[in-house]
Amino acid sequence: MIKTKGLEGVVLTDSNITSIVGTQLSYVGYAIDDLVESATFEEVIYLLWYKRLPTQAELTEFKDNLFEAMELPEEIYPHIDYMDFNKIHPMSALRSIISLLGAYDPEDSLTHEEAKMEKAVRLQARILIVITTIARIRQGKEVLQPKREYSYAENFLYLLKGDPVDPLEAKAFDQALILHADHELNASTFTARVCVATLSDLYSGLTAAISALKGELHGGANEEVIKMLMEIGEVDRAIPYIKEKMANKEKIMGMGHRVYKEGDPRAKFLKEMSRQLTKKAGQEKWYQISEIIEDYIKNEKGLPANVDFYSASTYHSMGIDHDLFTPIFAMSRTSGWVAHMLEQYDNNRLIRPRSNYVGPKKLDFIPLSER
Ligand SMILES: CC(=O)SCCNC(=O)CCNC(=O)[C@H](O)C(C)(C)COP(=O)(O)OP(=O)(O)OC[C@H]1O[C@@H](n2cnc3c(N)ncnc32)[C@H](O)[C@@H]1OP(=O)(O)O
Ligand SMILES: O=C([O-])CC(=O)C(=O)O
Repeated sequence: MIKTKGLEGVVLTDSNITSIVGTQLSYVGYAIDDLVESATFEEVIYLLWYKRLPTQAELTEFKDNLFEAMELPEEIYPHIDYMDFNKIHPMSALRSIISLLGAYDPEDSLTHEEAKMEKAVRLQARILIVITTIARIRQGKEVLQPKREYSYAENFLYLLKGDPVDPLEAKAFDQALILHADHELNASTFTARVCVATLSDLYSGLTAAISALKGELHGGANEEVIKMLMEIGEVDRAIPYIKEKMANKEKIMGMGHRVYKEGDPRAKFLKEMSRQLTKKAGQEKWYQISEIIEDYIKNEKGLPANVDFYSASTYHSMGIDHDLFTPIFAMSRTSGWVAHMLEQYDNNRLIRPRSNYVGPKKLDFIPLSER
């Protein structure tokens, strides 16, 4: 038996979705740099699902379908009313509501291609509504209705914060969604694929994926990064703080990566966004503290900043609540999770590795009364 801790270096499957070669990341053959510069998140979702870029007419129809699906079924509201969003972390609420939404969406989609794609659109549209609804309800604010003329990114910012939607923020947010859209067989995507490889449904796969993303070694790291920045507070405290963490053998969140040892190609874009948006908000210190940490950890440990590092100060400078950072990651990654689940269905085999038993053997059974 081949054994590798954390499945490091193990190749599970062929895939037509995302390629990582060194520090080169591409979706369906298109370099991430080009997509960030020139595409929109909606085009990227289409690319990941249909394996080609849409024509203008296809994109218009796709955006329309997404917009039409930006609502929750009536049955979900009693559940939402029951939840106290001031006490539940939004990532837990999101996981539970996505699971509930699955209970109210017909289970016929596995065999019908069109029904499967409609369900995929509903997932991508509804997750945006779920996150913004949670955010508005707990702020005691009116839940707003999405606007047809807005992009996915604009609708998210609008439903979260109301009008006007700032164009620089909307552009940066759209780019952040593109950067987080897919990443090959990361832990949550692997989880989604394991789930649907049993022929379970898309909502179950998404619920499983959200559960895996939530952990701080994965998507949950972005919230931990902003907590760290807030704890540091001032530029001159950054180095002593990090030195103490390292002396205590604590990990520095947002640094390091299982695959990228030379640098995460997404980080440079998020770094630039952070620089621009923190400046615009008059909050440059969060960028400055981040840069000091990045340089220090790179020099001391040789570890690069990952995608979660600069997204933290970027979202903070947009005035987004810190505990929404990981749900936003989930919203973007839904596009990739769905692509992977569809690919898994198309060429499925149950995923079932082995474990190497190392516990005690051949014990004599002791009856309960004698223990
Ligand atoms: C979207 C994403 O999921 S990106 C990743 C988000 N997660 C984080 O930012 C959490 C912080 N980073 C980490 O925990 C890790 O770098 C991971 C989980 C991302 C990758 O982990 P792995 O590939 O399993 O590396 P592993 O945890 O084995 O670390 C290897 C060595 O580097 C050290 N190391 C790795 N990351 C860090 C870090 N962030 N801070 C300090 N030390 C680190 C480990 O302590 C270990 O050192 P050792 O060999 O002396 O024991
Ligand atoms: O690929 C990984 O292991 C984690 C990651 O960066 C992501 O999911 O975006």
